[in-house]
Amino acid sequence: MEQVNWKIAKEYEDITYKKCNGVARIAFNRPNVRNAFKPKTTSELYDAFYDANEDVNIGVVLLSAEGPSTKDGVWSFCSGGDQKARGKQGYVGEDGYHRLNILEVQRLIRFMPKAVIAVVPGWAVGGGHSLHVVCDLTLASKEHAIFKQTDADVTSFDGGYGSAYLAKMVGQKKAREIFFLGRNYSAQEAFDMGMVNAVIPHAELESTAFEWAQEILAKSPTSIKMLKFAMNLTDDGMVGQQVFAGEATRLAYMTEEAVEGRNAFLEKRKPNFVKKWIP
Ligand SMILES: CC(C)(COP(=O)(O)OP(=O)(O)OC[C@H]1O[C@@H](n2cnc3c(N)ncnc32)[C@H](O)[C@@H]1OP(=O)(O)O)[C@@H](O)C(=O)NCCC(=O)NCCSC(=O)CCC(=O)c1ccccc1C(=O)O
Repeated sequence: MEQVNWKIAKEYEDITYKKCNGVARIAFNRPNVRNAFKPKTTSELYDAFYDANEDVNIGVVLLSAEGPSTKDGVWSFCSGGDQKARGKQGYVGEDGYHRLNILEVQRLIRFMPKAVIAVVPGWAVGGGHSLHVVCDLTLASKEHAIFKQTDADVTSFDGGYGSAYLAKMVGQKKAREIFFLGRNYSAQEAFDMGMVNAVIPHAELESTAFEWAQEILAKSPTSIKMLKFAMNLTDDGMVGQQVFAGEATRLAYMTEEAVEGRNAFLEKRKPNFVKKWIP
């Protein structure tokens, strides 16, 4: 098993952010409130994900959590929006504004051209459950992971990836059960219904996630990116098409044809394309 020599990438208050060997690890760090997120937490998450996205040396991001709780020893991934920070129009930040900015984090995870793996050591609840759903892969602790959707207990509803995309994953009947009944599901049950990729002994969860990341890193970055965007496309409508097509445009820019097009414009002449209409 490879020794993981994490280096702190940036210091935050509500999360930790480390990097090692092509992998970024972003982890919730509010274990005593089951890693509930406040607007500050989501701003920090966004900042870290943005950095990981921009860093050309990073190919895989692990979204994990610190723990366990120092109060009762319970592990958690994330219990969603911090209900103590909840105001009338959203979650109240330190600046007094009411925000719902976890959705911006969801979009960054969804549209970034790198694989994002949810590493679930304990409770994945409410908006925390939605976060694991939007990640590309989910690895869960055999002993401690519990999946639960409490949105309908607290008058919230993630009507995007958290529910509709979940239904594509586990089927309509099961997704409705998860949301309408809000029951607890073990890692094994979540695996059996198709929303978890692997159930891992707790002590090996982080090292296994790192190993999965290394396997992905051995693949072609362009293939991983285009496959992620292709699989997103059908569920993401015109935005999915835009994201996929943007990367197709980048690949086209790399052709001789594109170089000739640009040069002809700059040299104020007609382009001399090599006319190969490859079937
Ligand atoms: C997670 C539990 C099931 C764990 O239960 P248990 O192990 O018995 O622990 P507790 O004793 O309940 O909790 C320990 C401790 O943590 C505090 N805590 C836990 N969760 C939260 C939380 N979400 N907010 C605030 N505090 C929390 C709890 O109060 C205890 O504190 P003590 O001081 O020690 O008493 C259980 O804890 C539980 O059910 N938690 C609540 C889960 C929940 O309802 N989450 C919110 C769901 S709604 C949501 O996440 C919406 C946010 C969102 O994503 C969204 C959706 C749509 C549009 C926009 C947005 C957006 O951007 O926000």
